[in-house]
Amino acid sequence: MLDQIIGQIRPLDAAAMAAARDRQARLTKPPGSLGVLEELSIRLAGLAGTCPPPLPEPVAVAVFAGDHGVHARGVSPWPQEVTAQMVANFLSGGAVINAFARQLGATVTVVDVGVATVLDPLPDRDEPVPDRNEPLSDQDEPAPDRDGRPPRLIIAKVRAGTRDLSVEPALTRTETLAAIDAGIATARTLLDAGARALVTGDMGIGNTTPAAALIAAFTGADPAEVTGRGTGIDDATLARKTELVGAALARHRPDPGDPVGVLAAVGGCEHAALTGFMLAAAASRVPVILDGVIALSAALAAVALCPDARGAMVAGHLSVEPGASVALAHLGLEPLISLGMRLGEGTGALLATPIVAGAVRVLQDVATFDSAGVSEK
Ligand SMILES: Cc1cc2ncn([C@H]3O[C@H](COP(=O)(O)O)[C@@H](O)[C@H]3O)c2cc1C
Ligand SMILES: O=C(O)c1cccnc1
Repeated sequence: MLDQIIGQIRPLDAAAMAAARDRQARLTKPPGSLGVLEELSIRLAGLAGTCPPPLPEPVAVAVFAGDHGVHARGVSPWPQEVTAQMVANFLSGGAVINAFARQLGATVTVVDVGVATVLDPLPDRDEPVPDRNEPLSDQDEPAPDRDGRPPRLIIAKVRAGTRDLSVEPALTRTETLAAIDAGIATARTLLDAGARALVTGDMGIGNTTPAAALIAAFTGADPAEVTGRGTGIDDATLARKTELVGAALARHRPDPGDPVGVLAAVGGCEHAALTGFMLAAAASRVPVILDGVIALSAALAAVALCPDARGAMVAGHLSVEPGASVALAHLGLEPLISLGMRLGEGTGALLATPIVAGAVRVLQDVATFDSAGVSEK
């Protein structure tokens, strides 16, 4: 699916962007007074190919879950089984991303692309579990989310956790392409069900280590610049993690000109799936709101595969994980919010979605000086 989706990605529409820029200048506000929202609205018009662009709603979050062989090296204080336990928590509606989804009327879809254990989809419910790969519209469980549908699980497991990237490639090329395909298929499922904004989420104990390695590989940054404390590690663990990232890069010598090879060598199933998810959003000309350091590492791969994919990307927030700012600078994206968050799951990106909608509302709703009879300076 990868080549096909890349073939569908087009540059932003220059005429729609010019119309949006012109309209921004005529709206009843001092020019430039909406700061980064103005450029964002112009880019969203270019993505949609029309001015004003459609509202980025409904919003769908996809949380890609996977485990990591490098976890055995002690890069995270949390046991690996927390990945599967958090998947169960997402499905029961009890995680932070569920709380935010309830607040914002978004749907949550969890995709098992690489969890180490076999998942029990709904451990707390008695009724038989329906086929959870059905389209969203065919759900029949009680709806725990405010306006949306209940969380749902897609099983697209590529392998039960990656190999230890510090000693061997995390994934084969075939596995990497399968994970990318799972991300593309997830995006298509959500778009077919009506989503008009996609939010990237991740869950995978240890996944900030491959994220750091990917960011170093794609940006050329030093491992010490991009390796961070993840869920909260002490100085000794951070030193070991940084050394492992450096050792992995020295061993595999990933070539940024071969993004699939980079994802295979030092990435993870959820990172590769997120890359596919972003490319599919770009191909469908729907904005994809990027979360923290895991999403940004995947975004670097997506842009390396297809530079025009950047046009669909909106940086939701600035994670405190150091690799996030390095990746954002490389991508040339400005984060919409900065709240000191470092959770993942899609939480920072989801919180930014009303801002993206606000940027579109300005082009849709605000009167011009002419139409409102307001004097210009
Ligand atoms: C309870 C819990 C919930 C989470 N939700 C997201 N993450 C985040 O933390 C993990 C990455 O950090 P590291 O590389 O340090 O392990 C990922 O699972 C990420 O999604 C969580 C982590 C935990 C422990
Ligand atoms: O930046 C993130 O999304 C992040 C940071 C730490 C742990 N998990 C995720």
